[in-house]
Amino acid sequence: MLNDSMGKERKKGSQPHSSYDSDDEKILGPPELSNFGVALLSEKEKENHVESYRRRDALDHHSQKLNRFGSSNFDSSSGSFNQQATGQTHVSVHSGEPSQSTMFAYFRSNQQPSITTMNTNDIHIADSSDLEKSFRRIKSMQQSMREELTSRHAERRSKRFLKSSRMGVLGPAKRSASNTVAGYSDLSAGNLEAGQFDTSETEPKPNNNFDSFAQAKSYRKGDEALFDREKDSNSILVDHSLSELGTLNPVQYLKKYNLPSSELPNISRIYFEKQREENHHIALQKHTISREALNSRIARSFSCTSSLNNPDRRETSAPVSNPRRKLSDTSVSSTTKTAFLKAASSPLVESSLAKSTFVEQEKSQGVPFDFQHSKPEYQHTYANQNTVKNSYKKREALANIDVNRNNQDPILGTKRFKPLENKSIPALRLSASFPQEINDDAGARKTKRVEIIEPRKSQTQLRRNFITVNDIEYEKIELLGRGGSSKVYKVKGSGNKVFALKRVVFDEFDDSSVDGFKGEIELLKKLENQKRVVKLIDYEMDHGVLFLIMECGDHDLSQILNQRSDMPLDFEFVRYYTREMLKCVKVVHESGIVHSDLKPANFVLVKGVLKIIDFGIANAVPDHTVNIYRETQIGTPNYMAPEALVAMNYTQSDERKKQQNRWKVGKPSDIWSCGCIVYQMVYGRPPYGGFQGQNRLLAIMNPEVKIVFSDKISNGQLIPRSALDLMKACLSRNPEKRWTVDEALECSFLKPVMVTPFFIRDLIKNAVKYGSDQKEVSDEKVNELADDVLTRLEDFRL
Ligand SMILES: Nc1ncnc2c1ncn2[C@@H]1O[C@H](COP(=O)(O)OP(=O)(O)OP(=O)(O)O)[C@@H](O)[C@H]1O
Repeated sequence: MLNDSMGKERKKGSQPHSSYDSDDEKILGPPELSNFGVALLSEKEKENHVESYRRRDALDHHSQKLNRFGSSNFDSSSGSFNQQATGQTHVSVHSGEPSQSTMFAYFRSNQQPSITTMNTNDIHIADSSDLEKSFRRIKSMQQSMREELTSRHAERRSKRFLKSSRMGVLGPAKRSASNTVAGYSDLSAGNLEAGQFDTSETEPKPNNNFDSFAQAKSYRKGDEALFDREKDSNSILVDHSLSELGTLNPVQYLKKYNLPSSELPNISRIYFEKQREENHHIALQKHTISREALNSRIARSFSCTSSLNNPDRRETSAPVSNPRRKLSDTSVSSTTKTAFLKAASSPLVESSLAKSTFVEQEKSQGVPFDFQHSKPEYQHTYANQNTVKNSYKKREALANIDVNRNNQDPILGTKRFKPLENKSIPALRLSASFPQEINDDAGARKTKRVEIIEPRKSQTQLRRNFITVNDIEYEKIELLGRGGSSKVYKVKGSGNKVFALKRVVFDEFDDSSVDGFKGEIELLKKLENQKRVVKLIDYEMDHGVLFLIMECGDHDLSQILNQRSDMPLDFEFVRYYTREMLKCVKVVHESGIVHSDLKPANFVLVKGVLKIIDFGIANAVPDHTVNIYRETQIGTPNYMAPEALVAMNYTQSDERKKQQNRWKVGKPSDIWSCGCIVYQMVYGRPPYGGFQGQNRLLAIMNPEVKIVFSDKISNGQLIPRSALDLMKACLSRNPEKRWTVDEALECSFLKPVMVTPFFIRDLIKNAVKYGSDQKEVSDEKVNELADDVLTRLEDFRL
């Protein structure tokens, strides 16, 4: 009954010891002495219970069976038994069976009740001198055991790195080293309190010891014979190989073999040594198995390495909530164990093993000092934190594993790892060939290679990139620009020389267009030796498409102006490009050609030299004429001169009616266009750029709409008078009053005079001296002197 009640009590307790018992607790805990055995180790008990043992001895003689209950009241403080249940005293009696006593005792120190069940048949009481001796030896043994337990428990905790999931089920460790020692001390003091042997506290297996009694019946014959022999000879030799001592505690052993109690210390010492060895062995086994379990997880993780790189999935890979496999010796099948051992010896997981060992060590070092003494819930929290921390470290170890190692792993070798990059395996090749199996250098296994196959270009696609002009092939590089009816490409010709290829598509049956492009070609050919005109290399007309191969420029002036649009105005820049532009126009005009469509986009920089392109609407001007008349109005309105926009009406005869809509263009028209470009460089937009659409054309044609020449720009920067003069002279409405290209090039803005302070001082001194000698200086004389000075300035080359 009592056993049953205790069993129920245990079931009610929070610590299920049987099936869910922690391996840690079972394997690494203190030796499994019965409560009574523990009590025997008590120093205090030695003092307090000598007499009681004697009495119990007497009682034990009457005990015949294990499960018979005896009733006796035992006063632990006085060492006496009361046969009556007093209730008020320190002892209470439960049942009347003499063979087994349940003692309710009170610690003298704290008066907490403790309950234990003992079988009085287990006790053999020797005489007092023997007991005195025994207890002294036990005392010394107890001291050494405390020290040993302390160190062992510290070691045990340091190695318990995989306990987190188990803790979720079992809660924190039940016995810390200090508690264990203290528990033994308390128990050994004979303070067998009610509740102290509750299964949730201290020693977990009082009943197991009773089970041991049952098991003791199966002791080996040889051991029995040995002890019989020794008993007979009254010379008890303790055999260190006592096999039953593991299942029987020392007292049980004494009882079973009717040994004198004086042998209790010897047997206890052997018992503890045996326990220690066993525990050590089991702990080693457990550690190995834990590592193997980790290795198996590593092996599994290879199949889902992608999850390692996903921080969100990191935690899911640790099966914290899953019931853990019991890592006892029997829980791992021999097959699995062999597999684990093989995996552990695999070079593939070597590095991770080393890392995991390091993690263990690190963790043990990282456990705060108070961990072992802290409250269970804190231990639990700490363990969980460490689990997370360790899971990261393990993944780090996994991440560092070289999955491309060429070793054929006995366990993992069957898994296919996609090779990323391997010294022994050539890197991925870009190839147009079909995928094929390639033997790696080691020749150990064939690996399917992933090959990137470039899509084959069709002949048409390939041909599109090449243009043949007069049997010379040019490869397109990039599009440079577009015109009204053309596209201009940067192309690569023979010898990798770069050219500009202008491709013009026109209506074959539009004679005027054909004639127009023929005219452009002729003009370009005429100007082919001019440095300021883009050079025509070759040309071909083929099926209504005209190809012009020209020297290639880098940027046109339009792109350059756009690039500088948000930069401060720099008159040196304006001066330089105005001069460059006029030099191009000078070449064209000197060749008797009117361009008619000058605009920034028609000037390109070829290796730093500005050149003029596109003579599409240019016309050769007979030497004796100033203007030519066009029948079509082509040009860019922003830069077109007013006279080019005003139609000349001939109404004199029908013959001349055909010539009604004709526009007068000449060299001054190109100067107007140049004036517009300079105006744009200074003010940011052409003179009539503020007008939109048709209004712009009307404004240009309307003499009442005057061009505004502000002497400063929007940011207040003053515009040099010489620049203003140039612009005004080029943008005169009257073509006859406009400067020629030569006059423009000779203007003060484009030919500034540079002087030094020294020169000015000298000039003034000379002028005063000259004036003091002369009674009167005429204007002619002043001009003559000025010209002389300017001439000398050029000689000075300031
Ligand atoms: N030889 C060249 N080097 C560099 N770029 C060029 C060359 N020829 C033309 N370009 C670029 O191509 C663009 C268009 O040139 P193109 O002279 O054909 O224009 P367009 O005068 O508008 O054409 P179209 O007169 O046929 O209407 C130019 O603005 C220029 O940027």
